[in-house]
Amino acid sequence: MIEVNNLSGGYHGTPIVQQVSFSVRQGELFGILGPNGSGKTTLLKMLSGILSSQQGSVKIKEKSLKQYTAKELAQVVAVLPQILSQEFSYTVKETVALGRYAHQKGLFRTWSEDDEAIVQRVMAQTGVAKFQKHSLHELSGGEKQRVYLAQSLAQQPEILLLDEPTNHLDLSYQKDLLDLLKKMAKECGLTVISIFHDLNLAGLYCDQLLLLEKGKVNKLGHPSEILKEHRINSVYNTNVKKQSHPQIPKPQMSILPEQLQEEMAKIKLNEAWLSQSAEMIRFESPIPMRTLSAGVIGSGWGWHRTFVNRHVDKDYHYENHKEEMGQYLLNNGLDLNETVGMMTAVHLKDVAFQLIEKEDFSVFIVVTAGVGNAVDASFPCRRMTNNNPGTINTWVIVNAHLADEAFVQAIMTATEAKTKALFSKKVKDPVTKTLATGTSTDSVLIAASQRGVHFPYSGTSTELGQVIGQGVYECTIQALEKNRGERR
Ligand SMILES: Nc1ncnc2c1ncn2[C@@H]1O[C@H](COP(=O)(O)OP(=O)(O)OP(=O)(O)O)[C@@H](O)[C@H]1O
Repeated sequence: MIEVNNLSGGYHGTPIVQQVSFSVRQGELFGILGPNGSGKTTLLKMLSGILSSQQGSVKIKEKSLKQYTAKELAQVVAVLPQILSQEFSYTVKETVALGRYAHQKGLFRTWSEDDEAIVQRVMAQTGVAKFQKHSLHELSGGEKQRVYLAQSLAQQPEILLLDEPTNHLDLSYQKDLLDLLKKMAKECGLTVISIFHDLNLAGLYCDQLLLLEKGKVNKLGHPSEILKEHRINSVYNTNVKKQSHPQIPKPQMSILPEQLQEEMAKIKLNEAWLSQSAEMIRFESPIPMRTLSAGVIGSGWGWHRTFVNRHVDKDYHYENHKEEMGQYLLNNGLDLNETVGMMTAVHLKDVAFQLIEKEDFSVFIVVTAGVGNAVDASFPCRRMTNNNPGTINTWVIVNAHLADEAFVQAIMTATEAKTKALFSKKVKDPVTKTLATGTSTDSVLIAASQRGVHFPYSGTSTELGQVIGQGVYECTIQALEKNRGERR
């Protein structure tokens, strides 16, 4: 649809954009990224013919841009500019109707039924139909942005060029606008080329990205190739972290405020942060910790300050136990956004915990263990509803900075150590009579302060893994012995 070859251009003979080449297929959403002053708008101006090139070529539908008359070009390409502060006092509908200009024929440019239908349709699509009689002055920045989008769409272009289209839009209209563009690209074959400052939106919606650096192409490709931590940090001269979107396989970048980095001074794990009653064991950290857990509340990845292991009666049964647990925590003055909550029928006096302090990191392990519902994971068989409640709840709280791999390996290491403890205590699956590997309701929490020394891994060959393995093993043995009355 568009082919750009070795394009250079700028102002007053000075090249701003230099030797840029790329091609965009029909129906593609193509994003242009780059820091302020990197030449994005200059490139867009050259694509729309507002600024002539100094070198290279732009071909639109296999015809050189230079061979198009202004009217021919307007029938193919529409431009949504950045909003200007001054507008004429047109009404919304009049402004949108200007988009039909390139398609009107004859000396008197009569307004046809088709023109009216198209204008009404695009006003409805962009959510501005309700303002159609209002003067443009009366609208907010975001509303004006949508009116100009409607004007561009009224032009019924094959190619739409946009300079930061989400600039004035609130979150919901950003999504609506990009959803609409994506839909038009997919269903009507509209080709969209847009400048983005928001890397995450660009990553979510674009098929291809062009990253400009000082007027030149730094990289052209799929969003996952462009949105790499090291690349963005080097081109934008900043410090962003990349993580995956929680629901779809798309990269997301987060900025890290300088002040917060300074505030993230080291902390010292303290046993006094653990409190205990017959009803709950509670660990309260003065800072939010990054967590990965299978808690009833706060499961998966998160940042949490309070960890609760709540004692429930062995007959505890609620249809919606998450809701009941949430209500219980709220009644105890806890914030559900900051809390990981687990349950156990084990008496909480039988808890075992251990603080292990090493030179540059520390680990606090807390275990409650009941094995009435012990299970041999290698032995599949039908199990009746559990009449012998148990559960081994294991918390591993690390004062260090863990990579994602280290979180996952900490779960593996803790699980292996727990299983070894069950073997040592010869705990058996009451159904299969074979050695048990865990119970049917075990839960685990890995928490890390994300301060101080960085651990990329925590498998059993690492110092951290060895501390976790030994600590979980010893605490599980101790908790089991207490639970069986073998120890006080
Ligand atoms: N009309 C102009 N005359 C002279 N120089 C200009 C003109 N417009 C832009 N420039 C210069 O060209 C360079 C690139 O500007 P451009 O607007 O293309 O950058 P951009 O990547 O779109 O930046 P931003 O993210 O800030 O919008 C800048 O150094 C700018 O000062």
